[in-house]
Amino acid sequence: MSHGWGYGPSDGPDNWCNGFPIANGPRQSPIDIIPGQTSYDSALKPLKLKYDPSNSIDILNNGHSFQVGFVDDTDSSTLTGGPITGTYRLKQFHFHWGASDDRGSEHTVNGIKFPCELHLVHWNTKYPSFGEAASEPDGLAVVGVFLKIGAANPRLQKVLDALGAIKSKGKQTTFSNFDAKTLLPGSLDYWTYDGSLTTPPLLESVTWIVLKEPISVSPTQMGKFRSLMFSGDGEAPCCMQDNYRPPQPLKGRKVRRSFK
Ligand SMILES: COc1ccc(C[C@H]2SC(=S)NC2=O)c(OC)c1
Ligand SMILES: [Zn+2]
Repeated sequence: MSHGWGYGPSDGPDNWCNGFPIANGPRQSPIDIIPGQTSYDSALKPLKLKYDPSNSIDILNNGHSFQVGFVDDTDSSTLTGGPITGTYRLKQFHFHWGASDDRGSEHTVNGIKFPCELHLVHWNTKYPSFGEAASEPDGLAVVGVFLKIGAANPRLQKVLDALGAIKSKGKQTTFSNFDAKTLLPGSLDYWTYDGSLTTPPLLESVTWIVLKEPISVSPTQMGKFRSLMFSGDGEAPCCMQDNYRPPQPLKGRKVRRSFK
């Protein structure tokens, strides 16, 4: 059985460097965002997110998180503007969360952890496919959205209601007509920096765009995330929680912001 990676004491983030030496590379993610040390860049454009709900296809428990997949064979669900040039297509979104509400996000702000973080993954259409883009320094753009404990989020609930069908690793079901824009906060103000995938293969191919404004999630809704399993049917049951990589060294990188 090949030694996979996970989030446990023996296969977790501190051990990923054994199989993936880039784990100690110069542009690893996530990072701790210190707003007082970011630079306002007036040249940064507003984010333009155009998502077609008819592009959503399925929802999958991949054993590390769950992801909602999108058809990406046309420019109907795209990210343009912001810090990027050209057109990036939405491929999937997924989340990271904690075993309790005091942790779970990958990025932190002034060292503060949020209970959950949403990642909307896009790939640069200057490359022929997501797979090829994923290994290019400008291949991917991920929009990160923090979730903060508050009122129940009815738009998020539509996603959570589908989790019952994908409880264990490898389970997948259809998930059509979902508008990913409904998961975005009112403001698209953002921080941006050059980083990486936050799980193996940890490729340094991500332009990170982390939104300043969180969306809300209730404690009960957080419980729904934690009802998923890392494990597959017939394996020792293991609750899917604390599936986050902690902040990595900035190594001289600059974090820019789109707002004054
Ligand atoms: C090309 O191979 C991969 C592998 C894993 C992920 C998901 C990781 S990367 C991230 S950001 N958050 C996550 O959990 C990918 O997403 C783009 C791409
Ligand atoms: Zn992620």
